[in-house]
Amino acid sequence: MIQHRVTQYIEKEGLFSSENKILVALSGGADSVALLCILHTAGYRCEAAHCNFHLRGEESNRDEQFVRQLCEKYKINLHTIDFDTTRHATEKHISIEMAARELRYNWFEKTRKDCQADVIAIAHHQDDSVETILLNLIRGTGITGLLGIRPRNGVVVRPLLCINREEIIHYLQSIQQEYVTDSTNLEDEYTRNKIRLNLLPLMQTINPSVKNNLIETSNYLNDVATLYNKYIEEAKTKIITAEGIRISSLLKEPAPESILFEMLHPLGFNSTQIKDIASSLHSQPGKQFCCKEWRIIKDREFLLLEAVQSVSKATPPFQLIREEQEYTSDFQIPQEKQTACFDADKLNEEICCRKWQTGDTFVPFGMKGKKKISDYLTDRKFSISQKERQWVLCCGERIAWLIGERTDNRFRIDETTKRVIIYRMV
Ligand SMILES: Nc1ncnc2c1ncn2[C@@H]1O[C@H](COP(=O)(O)OP(=O)(O)OP(=O)(O)O)[C@@H](O)[C@H]1O
Repeated sequence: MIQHRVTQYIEKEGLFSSENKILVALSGGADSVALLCILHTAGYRCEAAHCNFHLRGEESNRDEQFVRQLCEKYKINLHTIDFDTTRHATEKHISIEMAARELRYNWFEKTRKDCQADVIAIAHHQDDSVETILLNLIRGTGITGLLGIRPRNGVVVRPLLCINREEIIHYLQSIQQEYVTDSTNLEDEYTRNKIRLNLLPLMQTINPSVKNNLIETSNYLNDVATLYNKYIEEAKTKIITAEGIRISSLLKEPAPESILFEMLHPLGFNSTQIKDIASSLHSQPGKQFCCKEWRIIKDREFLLLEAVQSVSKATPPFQLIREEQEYTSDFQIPQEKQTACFDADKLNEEICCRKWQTGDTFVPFGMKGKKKISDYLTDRKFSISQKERQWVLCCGERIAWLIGERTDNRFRIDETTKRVIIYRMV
């Protein structure tokens, strides 16, 4: 029954045919075990790929052992790989989950090519899709986020999106097939679990068919999105110019904010920032503000979003003279703003001078805790152009001096200081 539904779904969505070779992403969990069993029993040519992320000690090796035995049982060729996921995450400054995902999908694609498979089959199912829709909705999303997980993304296919978790477990019980269970709770999984265990059951008390309804709605929205995306692409060609994103043609549109959302969300703007931008469409000419790596300028007839990439490359309009000396009891800390003194032992990483950037923070001398430079300058009533002219002295990744303004507490001179470094603007 389930097998029939899955094969029908594969045909309906045109995911692959009996001619194709399928590389099944096999974690050993119920979903991917069911996927492999269904495809294999239905007569599709399958190979399997398993990643050992070494994140759960012995449990990771247990999973690998399990998938080896499973593939031996069904005489399916298995590809395996070991990843140092934690190192990858640290090196790339990304979450463990992101690192695992990146490693996994890159290696699946390499393996697919090596074994000449046509597609990579992933075992996401209906519940995953429903949870993704709710997760996106909670975080704020555009129409694409409401489509849930789609059955095909290039060579990656998801044949189980027509069935749910309960049906998968029931199927495995009916064929007496075992699977392994993951005991971790990665950060993103934590939110997902909350949706799965708390939110969805609560929604079901209001309407028991909520999951189905969400899937139906997302399928319906998928058709709407196809038309809508065409419209967005057209709108984009009108507004993306050499100087930046120039939003003038949209001023007359009935719902510019939603269109802006579809265009700006993929560039990393969040809904509050997009709202700010949308409201600036009607602001006084001359209004300017910075948002992410963009400068937004309201002109008389249009709003221009200009990428500010060259900031860090520019040369400062001043010179910095550096001196170093012993810290003695008679050392007088200069009071003028053009000079800053630091504990030499604390200023111990590579020094560079650059313009401040959105997101930069520092710990202002005499204040408690970190402060965003942007907020600090705003509090100090700096105008947009004054803000633009502000430079910082960095020690490695940290900001040591908002030049001409304030030093950072972390580099201050104290009773333990042995040597002092003095920077002077000339
Ligand atoms: N260690 C693994 N080895 C092979 N395939 C895996 C592994 N982990 C996950 N997969 C594949 O990915 C599917 C989804 O897994 P899971 O739900 O854990 O990941 P996710 O983070 O929700 O998904 P994704 O990273 O694809 O967005 C599994 O059903 C399986 O097909």
